[in-house]
Amino acid sequence: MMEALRTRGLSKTFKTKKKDAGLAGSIRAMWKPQWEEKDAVQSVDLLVREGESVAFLGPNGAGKSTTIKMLTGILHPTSGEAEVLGFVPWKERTKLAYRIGAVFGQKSQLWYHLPPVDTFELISRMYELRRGDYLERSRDLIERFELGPYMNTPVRKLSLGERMRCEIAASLLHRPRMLFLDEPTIGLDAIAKQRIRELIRERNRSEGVTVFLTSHDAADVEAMCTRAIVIHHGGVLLDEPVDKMKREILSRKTVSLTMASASISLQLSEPKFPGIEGAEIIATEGRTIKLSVDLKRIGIEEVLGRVLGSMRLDDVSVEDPPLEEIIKHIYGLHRERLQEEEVTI
Ligand SMILES: Nc1ncnc2c1ncn2[C@@H]1O[C@H](COP(=O)(O)OP(=O)(O)OP(=O)(O)O)[C@@H](O)[C@H]1O
Repeated sequence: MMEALRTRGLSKTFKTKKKDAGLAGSIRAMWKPQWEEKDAVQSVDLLVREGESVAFLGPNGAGKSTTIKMLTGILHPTSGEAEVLGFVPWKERTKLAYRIGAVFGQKSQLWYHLPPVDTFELISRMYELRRGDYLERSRDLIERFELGPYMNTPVRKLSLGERMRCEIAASLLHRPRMLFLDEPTIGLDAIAKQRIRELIRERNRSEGVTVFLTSHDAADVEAMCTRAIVIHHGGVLLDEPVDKMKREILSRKTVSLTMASASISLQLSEPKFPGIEGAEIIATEGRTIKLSVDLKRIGIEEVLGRVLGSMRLDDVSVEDPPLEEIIKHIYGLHRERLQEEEVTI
């Protein structure tokens, strides 16, 4: 398979002016600026082949967005190399733009006051699409993404889910070979998320579009990606098939227990609560305790049975762990290997 993306030692250090609080601080910073350096991305090596669908994961501040900005040519790296579809992104940004699509969940590329139909037209001019091609392509995308009812409504009046569908369709108008998606489902409700996931997966399968996405939602990764790359403090920590990662996810559940008020003191005075092998406390908030249960060691029924035997509860919920938890768990699992390789996390 052809290479879609390769980086070697890709790094970005941000230099920012340090400023103390208040007016005096601002004046001091202007008079005698002190610089602070922040290593956002540290020596990232990546190889993605055409047609792959890759999740690029890591906790807040791990450097995911900064990496995507370098790969799409928005930011210049401090050091290192990258090639995306044969182009050096920050040197050949325009050429690359004809071949990639980019969607940033937090930032719209649609004109806020215009209906999507006008933005689609503008995009077709920007990319110099042939009229016939453009009309056929936009008709196809409008149908697949079910955008018909919204095409003439100003974007500002659309729901977030409708807008995101328009965003992704707009990013596909010029038939990009690769799609960068930075948190494409952020803020959406469950149904809207599901639709976005199906649409992206379908583009990957039917058109072979290479997908590179970041998300904080484990279900996004499961639904859209076959491979997961986890970065931490910039460097690549883990790179493995999502199936393998899923086995980790499926072997753990998060159980939230909301206690009847009379039981609170019991919980707080017993740090090892509930003293069950295979269940550990990951958070407490008011009367609610969150447990991470390792299903390889203990069943949910047994945990609940033992909890109910010792206290009164108002509410219980059982969920898949949030992605941040899974990643933390992965860090734990890999700590030994990392120490052997003398990598600190
Ligand atoms: N323009 C900038 N100037 C200075 N520091 C920056 C800038 N952009 C990002 N950073 C810092 O670089 C680090 C990495 O940020 P980045 O946005 O790439 O992380 P992320 O993995 O995408 O996080 P999140 O999941 O929260 O979006 C953070 O500590 C951030 O504060």
